[in-house]
Amino acid sequence: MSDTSRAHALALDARDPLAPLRKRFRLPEGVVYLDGNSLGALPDDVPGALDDVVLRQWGVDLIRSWNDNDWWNAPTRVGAAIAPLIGAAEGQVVCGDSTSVQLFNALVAAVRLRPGRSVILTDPDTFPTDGYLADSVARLCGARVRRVPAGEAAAVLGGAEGADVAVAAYNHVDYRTGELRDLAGITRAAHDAGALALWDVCHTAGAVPIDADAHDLDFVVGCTYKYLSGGPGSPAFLYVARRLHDVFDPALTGWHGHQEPFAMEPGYRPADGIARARIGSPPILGMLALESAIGVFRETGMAAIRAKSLALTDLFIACVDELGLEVATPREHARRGSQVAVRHDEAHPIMAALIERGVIGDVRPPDILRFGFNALYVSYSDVVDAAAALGDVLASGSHRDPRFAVRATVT
Ligand SMILES: Cc1ncc(COP(=O)(O)O)c(C=O)c1O
Ligand SMILES: Nc1c(O)cccc1C(=O)C[C@H](N)C(=O)O
Repeated sequence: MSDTSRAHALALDARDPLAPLRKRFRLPEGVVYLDGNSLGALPDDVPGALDDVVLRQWGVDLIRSWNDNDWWNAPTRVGAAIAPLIGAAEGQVVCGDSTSVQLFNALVAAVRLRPGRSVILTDPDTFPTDGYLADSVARLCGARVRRVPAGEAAAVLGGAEGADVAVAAYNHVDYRTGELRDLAGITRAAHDAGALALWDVCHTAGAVPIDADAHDLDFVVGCTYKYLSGGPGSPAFLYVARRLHDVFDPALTGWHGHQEPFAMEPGYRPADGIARARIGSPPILGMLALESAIGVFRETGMAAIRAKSLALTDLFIACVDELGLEVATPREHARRGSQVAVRHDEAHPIMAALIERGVIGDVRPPDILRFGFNALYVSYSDVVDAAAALGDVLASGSHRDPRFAVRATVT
């Protein structure tokens, strides 16, 4: 039996090695923020960094900033800062554009790398943008999408159909249930079948070690506005394994990925290495905000973050069990990301009532309450306070107030 008392949570906070990092984020007084799996909290370093980028670099240095403030190399420089967080050696990660754009670019490249194969293997429950893009890329490339749940992907890859799969494209974590997928097993099965593996790590980057090199992943795409706290719409990243650099033929051959961009040649000649995955002008404001946001990761490591994240989610699951609610997230550590999903028919009004009390999570259809735990700024006392608020809402029936019957938010 786990101790879910507030006294125990406070004792855990007192000996938490990551606790000092909480002050590196600006969290409003009285809020328990459990939606960092959708939009990370504001890092304390970001406003000052943005101020400098806007007022000095843009306002004073103007166009000279591309050289003098090294704006030009920001996509590869910020990519290099993200690399250790996903277990990638240098020179394989580029930052820029949205997750959707990076997914598109990588999917087309993967299909092009396996001529004669016509299947994009993906999950029926993949995050919607991934599924929509797989369908579009299939139409564009004369391929077809085969939707197979992650748990069955290795078997399909190992069977007769495997020989026709160009790429297996899966989410590392199910955005609804928080289930962590078998990244190593699916990747191995894809490679044994002669296919490539593309992982969407939006829900694990900065929360769960990914070990891209160790697992021989081919392509990895992730957003930076969740656990990396890069800010709303901050640019995504793309990892392309070094062994593919010379043959990587991206769909989006923008001029920033050219061998000599300022030669202004009429024809495209790809840059060497990961710079080939650059596209057009990068969103400098967002990228430099992200660069300052991820500075905090230099003060800890992914193993410590993962250990605390599992302890936080263990504690929350124990609290939810005591409330007699259904936990949709797997209990085994090896199958759990950094969120806990709770099933309830009244998920939406319950979350609305919680948010009114200062406990911020979100909901996903049809009946999932999601609570995300960023180990850098969520405390053990936050966990028990959130669970207590959930218990109070249910016991009092406050979520049945007609105000909460209306879907008030877009997220
Ligand atoms: C797994 C996953 N992929 C992609 C996205 C979003 O893509 P984009 O950043 O292009 O909106 C999200 C979240 O919005 C996500 O959870
Ligand atoms: N990317 C988002 C956005 O642009 C608006 C609102 C929410 C989001 C999210 O990140 C949603 C999130 N990926 C999810 O797992 O549902």
